[in-house]
Amino acid sequence: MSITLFAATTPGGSKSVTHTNSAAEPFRFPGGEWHLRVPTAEAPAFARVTGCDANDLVVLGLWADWVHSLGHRAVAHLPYLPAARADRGTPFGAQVYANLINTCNLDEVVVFDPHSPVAPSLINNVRIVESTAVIAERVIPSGNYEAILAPDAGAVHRAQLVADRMGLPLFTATKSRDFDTGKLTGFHAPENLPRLGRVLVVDDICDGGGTFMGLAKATGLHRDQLDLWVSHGIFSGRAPQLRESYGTVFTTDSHPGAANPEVAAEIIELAPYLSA
Ligand SMILES: O=P(O)(O)OC[C@H]1O[C@H](OP(=O)(O)OP(=O)(O)O)[C@H](O)[C@@H]1O
Repeated sequence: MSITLFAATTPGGSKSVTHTNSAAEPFRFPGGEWHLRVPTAEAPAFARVTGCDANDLVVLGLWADWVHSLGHRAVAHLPYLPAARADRGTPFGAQVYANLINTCNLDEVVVFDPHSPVAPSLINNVRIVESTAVIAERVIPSGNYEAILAPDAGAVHRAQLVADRMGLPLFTATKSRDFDTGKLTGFHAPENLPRLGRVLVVDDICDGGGTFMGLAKATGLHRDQLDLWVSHGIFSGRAPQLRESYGTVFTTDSHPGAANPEVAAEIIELAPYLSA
């Protein structure tokens, strides 16, 4: 499970509120159903779900029900919006997951850099946090980059926001993927990429890493010249091979896969960026 429940406390009677782990405890009945053992005196703060385990969404619904019974707002951070990539086709995964999330009756759902506008548009009371500030504050300053590179058309919007904020040129590559099989075909790097200096590739998700290995090869750049930012590190399958093509891989703690030790990504904590 990857759900964490937080309580609001005011240590020593101070006016500033801090967040600590809630004493509420999810458990399963012998029949398999989830339930929540709730504390008698606690002010709930928010819930955080990382990754996409559907069990967490059931616990989230139980938590929200309890929170509402106390007269509080139920706020959930779901930085990795489940099925955001399933934004077309049948079955329509983004809609099915949105239905599950909406069933929790949340007052605010905070998501980080969703794959496209489709999935968040299906979620009630959603607030989107873009990746721009995190990249600008935590990645760019130490990298001495000459340019930002978007791996495909779908990544251009988020990469453009970063390039504009940092005053760096944006380059765009292209790739093709068969949506039904997931197979990647054909990478084309822009021809006028800087041959000296360093380039930061910016995208939303790294799954098996095929996009980024194909892209690195197409650019012809050495790993000392290429770093990678992905907002969500699933890092499945051959993703550890990214080390051969990228000097540093940056990601966030939005998905448990980010901690894959063979990828050894630099993981940036999202908590400070998700709170309103
Ligand atoms: O690590 P990988 O396995 O290569 O997957 C990562 C890529 O997949 C997603 O795009 P996708 O190809 O699904 O884009 P699309 O929605 O535009 O088809 C994502 O935006 C990355 O570009």
